[in-house]
Amino acid sequence: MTNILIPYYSAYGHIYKMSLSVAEGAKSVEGTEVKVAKTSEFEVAKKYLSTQEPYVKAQEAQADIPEATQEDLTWADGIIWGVPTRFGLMPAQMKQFMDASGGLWAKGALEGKVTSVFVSTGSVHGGQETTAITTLIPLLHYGMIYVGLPYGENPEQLTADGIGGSPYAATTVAGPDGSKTPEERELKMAYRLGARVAKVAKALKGKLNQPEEIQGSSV
Ligand SMILES: Cc1cc2nc3c(=O)[nH]c(=O)nc-3n(C[C@H](O)[C@H](O)[C@H](O)COP(=O)(O)O)c2cc1C
Repeated sequence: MTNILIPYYSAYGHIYKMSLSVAEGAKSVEGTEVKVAKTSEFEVAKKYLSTQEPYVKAQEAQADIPEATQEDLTWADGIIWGVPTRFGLMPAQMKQFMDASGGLWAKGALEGKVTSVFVSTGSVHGGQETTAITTLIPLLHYGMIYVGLPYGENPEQLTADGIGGSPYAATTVAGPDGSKTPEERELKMAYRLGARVAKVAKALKGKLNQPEEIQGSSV
């Protein structure tokens, strides 16, 4: 089996919806097992966001999704991170999850695993590319192998419409008030990203130089 992990954070549900298409795409590759898992929420965020109806509804919809663990990172052969933009970067909830993986990083436990990112922004120019590219930096520190979203497979990108889609990551535009939901073209690209990462992870599994003692070890 090839194991694909999709860890994500989603305050208002856009990245959650994208994660389901990424998961479907990964599952379309034979012999793939997929786990979708959310990062834990900050108490301070709960305190201030739980007065907002869209946040409360989106969290209810994700109630059954398990929280991502460090053991999940070890389990995975491929990891596709779901990151809504916060000031042009990944949210602190995701960064905290990554920062907790120092022990795995020090052992090289993520080296050689395949990876990619999917992104949501409020506006078209609010950080679609910067969020993907800055998220790439810790992924390179991990030693992961980044898979992009090529134009050839994703002709939907070649548009001047205000939708997501870039060679760096599958993306969606939520709208400045968050009222847009991921549309068909964005979901198609998310699906193809999931399939592409799963195919590369399957092709590379067992072929890279990952120390045996790391495989399957806990944090
Ligand atoms: C604190 C904060 C900062 C944000 N910063 C940006 C930003 O820099 N650019 C942008 O386009 N949208 C920004 N947004 C909008 C979010 O990216 C948008 O709500 C998110 O993509 C929706 O995804 P979700 O429903 O999965 O949470 C910000 C939202 C919040 C709450």
